[in-house]
Amino acid sequence: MMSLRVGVIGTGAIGRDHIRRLTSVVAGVEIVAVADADPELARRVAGEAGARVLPGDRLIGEPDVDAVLVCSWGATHADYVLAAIAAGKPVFCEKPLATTPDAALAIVDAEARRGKRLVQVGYMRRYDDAYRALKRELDGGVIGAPLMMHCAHRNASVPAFYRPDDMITDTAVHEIDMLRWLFGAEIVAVRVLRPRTGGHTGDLPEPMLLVLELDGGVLADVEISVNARYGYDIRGEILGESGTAALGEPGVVAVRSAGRLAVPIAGDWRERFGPAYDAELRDWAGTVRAGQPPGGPSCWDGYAATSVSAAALSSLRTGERVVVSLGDQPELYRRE
Ligand SMILES: NC(=O)c1ccc[n+]([C@@H]2O[C@H](COP(=O)([O-])OP(=O)(O)OC[C@H]3O[C@@H](n4cnc5c(N)ncnc54)[C@H](O)[C@@H]3O)[C@@H](O)[C@H]2O)c1
Ligand SMILES: O[C@H]1[C@H](O)[C@@H](O)[C@H](O)[C@@H](O)[C@H]1O
Repeated sequence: MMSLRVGVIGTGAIGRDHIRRLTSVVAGVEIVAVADADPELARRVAGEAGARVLPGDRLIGEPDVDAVLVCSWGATHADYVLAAIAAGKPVFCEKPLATTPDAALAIVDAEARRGKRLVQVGYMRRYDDAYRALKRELDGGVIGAPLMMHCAHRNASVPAFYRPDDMITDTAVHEIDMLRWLFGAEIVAVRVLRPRTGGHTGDLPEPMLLVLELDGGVLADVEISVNARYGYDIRGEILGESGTAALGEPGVVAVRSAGRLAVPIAGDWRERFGPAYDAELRDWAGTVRAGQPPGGPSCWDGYAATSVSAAALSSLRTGERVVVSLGDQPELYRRE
């Protein structure tokens, strides 16, 4: 079978990591073109990948680009994804799908009008072994019907350009997607709370606590801290009617020695979720090469996550509980 020829838009941290993954981990993919707002960076990455540099909008229309990866900044995703749908090309879009519900809904409408799923969104936790094991435990029923989930999402640090809203649109958005997937239910309301300010975190409103209400009555709380310093720490524990199930860490060994229990902590998202990114892109490339619809998060999932983010942003400003309403789900996305 011929290799899948991919064009990559955005050659920053995750763009370069995905290019490495698509060329050295996933079989049958070739990077033929790259684009970045920073031309010097694009040239360097293109040189390393043996690809050519093009402006992002042109790259999508090139006849030898079979599929597109969008890894630029969040606010720029929607236009590229719409252009890919208009060109009839499969597109993997890093999270978030869009930064406003209207922009995300325009993508849902465009794809639904085309009548064919072309978009997969990069919510990679659905491919993580530890989250999958947690979901199996929950679905297996041993802990009984779920009541609550406690989550924490702690980054060791974030880049200098990171803004207060990013704590929701760029960080908490992972838990928002994960909760919908884990419990198979929409999030219907959200409230954002903040403790006293510790004075240790600069301009960012951290830590932050999101309280999310799921359709069916499960409650989830999510702590977001983005300068935890000690490491990249992702936690989750479900309380059910007859027990609890806690998220583990894939590949982690606990060492007991000299009177101490030592467990390594990941440094960043690359380390914690490396195998999950590998699995999501292997799955995506496999479905695209086979001419099948993508099996991962759809643009309806991307729209739902962006809508909950928008409600959380509004709650961050007012302190009020904000209701989320998604409207009707097009036939194309209905769960079986
Ligand atoms: N799934 C994950 O866990 C994960 C991890 C990291 C990043 N991300 C997502 O990937 C995206 C990129 O994040 P990053 O950490 O690589 O950021 P980054 O700043 O390292 O890279 C982004 C790149 O996009 C380029 N860019 C900006 N606007 C552009 C445009 N209009 N056209 C082309 N290029 C443009 C920038 O010049 C930069 O090189 C974000 O949406 C982020 O949320 C997801
Ligand atoms: O873009 C990154 C990435 O999505 C990570 O998975 C998340 O932990 C960070 O908070 C976010 O800034």
